Amino acid sequence: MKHFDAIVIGTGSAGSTVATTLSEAGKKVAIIDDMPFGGTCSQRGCDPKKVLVGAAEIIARAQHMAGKGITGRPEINWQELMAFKKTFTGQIPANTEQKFADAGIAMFHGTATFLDKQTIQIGEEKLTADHIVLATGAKPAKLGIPGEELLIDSTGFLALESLPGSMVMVGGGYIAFEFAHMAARAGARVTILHRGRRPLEGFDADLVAMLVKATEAAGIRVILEAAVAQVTPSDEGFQVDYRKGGQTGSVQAGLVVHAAGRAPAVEELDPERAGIEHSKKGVKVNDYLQCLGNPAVYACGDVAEKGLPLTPLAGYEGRLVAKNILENNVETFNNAPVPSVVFTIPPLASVGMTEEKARETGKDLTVTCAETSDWYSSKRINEGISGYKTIVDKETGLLLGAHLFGDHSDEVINLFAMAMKFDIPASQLEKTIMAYPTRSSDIRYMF
Ligand SMILES: Cc1cc2nc3c(=O)[nH]c(=O)nc-3n(C[C@H](O)[C@H](O)[C@H](O)COP(=O)(O)OP(=O)(O)OC[C@H]3O[C@@H](n4cnc5c(N)ncnc54)[C@H](O)[C@@H]3O)c2cc1C
Ligand SMILES: NC(=O)c1ccc[n+]([C@@H]2O[C@H](COP(=O)([O-])OP(=O)(O)OC[C@H]3O[C@@H](n4cnc5c(N)ncnc54)[C@H](O)[C@@H]3O)[C@@H](O)[C@H]2O)c1
Repeated sequence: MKHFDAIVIGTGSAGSTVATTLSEAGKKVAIIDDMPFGGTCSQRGCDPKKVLVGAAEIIARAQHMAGKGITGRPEINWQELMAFKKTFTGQIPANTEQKFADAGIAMFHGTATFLDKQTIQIGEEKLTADHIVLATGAKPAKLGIPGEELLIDSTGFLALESLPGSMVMVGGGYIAFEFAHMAARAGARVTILHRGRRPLEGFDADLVAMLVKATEAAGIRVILEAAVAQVTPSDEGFQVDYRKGGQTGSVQAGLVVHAAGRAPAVEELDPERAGIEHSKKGVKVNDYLQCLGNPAVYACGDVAEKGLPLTPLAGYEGRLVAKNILENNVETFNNAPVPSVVFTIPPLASVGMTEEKARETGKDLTVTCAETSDWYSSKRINEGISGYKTIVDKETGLLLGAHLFGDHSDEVINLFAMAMKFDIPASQLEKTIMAYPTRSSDIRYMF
């Protein structure tokens, strides 16, 4: 039995951060993963996805500018694009392992399970540690519908050798909208089936309505209040049956994609053996990110119940866990607003509260919301639909939320995030001289 100061389970943004920080501080560290080292974001999530989005943006831009100085129709060559994508993802496992080797971190490949509060088993090997860190991320949630095995998940989609002519996205969240936008620009007929009344429930309703309009304008069908009930093989590939308001409907498609949510990767760990409490939302932790039921164990990233399941949060939580292990619980989780982007074309970006949530606070608000397709920034590229909403606390003048839809929203939102983090009042943001003509220079008209 080998003993370590810390065992980290998971090599993604959260786990890598903890392991390297502890190792740099002189701790004896082991790290475990049952997939190629490097985690979701860099290999199967954000980064490869945005390479594909980059190509789709060119198609959309050319379509918008057709007859306005752009002739000809660029097309996506899927095989070439996937080969380009692999130039980013292919080296990740080797580079990650090299980084761990250089840091003197012991590496183990396989599925980790708890044997007791401080013992982990991977295959035949048993490891013990003073601290164990759960950074196991999330996996596609079980749908519990007949034909579930016929769907591909986001990992499968990002590895497709060729793109079928038609596809259905089951679910209406980040993955559904991002993949639908890129597949449509690559020439596929796409249908989004979402069971809720509105998609992307965490985003502001008015801005989501703009995104849905732009999505439909890109030729994507969005069917709401449609709960997918079963998937069966058919002549065209698959038949997807759904229930909508007491009625049933069906869509034929060459591919069906699971875009119906991800669940924290907890079960395989056998957490009960270590006394670790968890819920559907993940491993329960206190403000130091220490597991409830077992203080020797910490959790960070998508697997932990705290914080949004996003990469910047995984890195932040990893840094926090490392610090709390090294310095014996000195810093608590900061629930400050985190910007989030749906990488559609154009992107939808948000930081802070939605108008709905802000109204619940009972504060006196100034809410400014408009479509901006007639603003120069949108007209210049013939962007059909764009808009914004800002929510300011009347008493303090501070921003409670900002929501943007349009070209470059994914970058401009970070200025709002900075203003919120450093309590810069809206009036100051408005007065800041920004380079012109840029989307950021539009901020002054958003209050
Ligand atoms: C398609 C897609 C696109 C995304 N796009 C974005 C984006 O644009 N921006 C953004 O901020 N976020 C995005 N995300 C979310 C982001 O990828 C995650 O929030 C982030 O990767 C979580 O990091 P993590 O370290 O918690 O877990 P992960 O990176 O998932 O790492 C966990 C690792 O633990 C391993 N593991 C699990 N259980 C065990 C076990 N029992 N034993 C051993 N190993 C185990 C897993 O195999 C995995 O390799 C996206 C996610 C997906 C799926
Ligand atoms: N740009 C980004 O930051 C980004 C991109 C992709 C993924 N992610 C992360 O990955 C997570 C998972 O993404 P996601 O898009 O799969 O999930 P999601 O939770 O954003 O959305 C899934 C939606 O599918 C619906 N749904 C579930 N079952 C259904 C059914 N049978 N029929 C119809 N609809 C159904 C749910 O009501 C839910 O609203 C996100 O929460 C996010 O944290 C982030």
